[in-house]
Amino acid sequence: MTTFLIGFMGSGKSTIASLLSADFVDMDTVIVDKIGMPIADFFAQFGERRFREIESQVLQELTTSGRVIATGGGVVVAAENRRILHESTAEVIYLKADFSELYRRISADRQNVRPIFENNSRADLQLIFDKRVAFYEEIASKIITVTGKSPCEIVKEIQT
Ligand SMILES: Nc1ncnc2c1ncn2[C@@H]1O[C@H](COP(=O)(O)OP(=O)(O)O)[C@@H](O)[C@H]1O
Ligand SMILES: O=C(O)C1=C[C@@H](OP(=O)(O)O)[C@@H](O)[C@H](O)C1
Ligand SMILES: [Mg+2]
Repeated sequence: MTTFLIGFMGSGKSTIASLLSADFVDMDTVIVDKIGMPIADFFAQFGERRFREIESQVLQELTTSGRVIATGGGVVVAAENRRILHESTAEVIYLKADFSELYRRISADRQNVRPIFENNSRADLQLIFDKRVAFYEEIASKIITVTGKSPCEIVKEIQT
């Protein structure tokens, strides 16, 4: 069975996917391999729209992979992606956290430059979050609250 982890930037999709399965796929890593440059550089050179097109192609290819997949936080922006995720037989797990915790985590995570974070004020980011939350909830087959929980606790909760 394919398992998709969805949720806003910083919710732990990449971290939790790597702990759930040695054979996990991080969509961002697949995209970086395809485009041959960091995501932030690609946004600057080609724009978000082109990134979203590639993201959709990668999503399509992975739906029946049978693997654990960490999506990018913006995968729900395209209606077509939401349809694919909603209609697939895959498990879609939403890692739910409150905005202030996510903001703290992504501000501190200097190893991963996220253009959506770098290019928006905190207030704009909050608006993006509010809009996306409705999408995550709409397509999730399971919701795990991750605020205040360790990665280990979250993995255990998913596995029970
Ligand atoms: N449960 C957690 N508690 C505290 N920090 C976490 C937790 N999960 C992930 N993090 C940290 O938050 C940051 C973002 O995690 P990441 O897995 O990259 O999230 P995402 O892929 O959803 O953007 C990283 O610095 C990571 O170590
Ligand atoms: O929220 C977004 O639009 C994005 C989230 C990132 O992934 P994470 O959610 O893993 O940080 C990455 O796909 C890209 O920077 C765009
Ligand atoms: Mg990630």
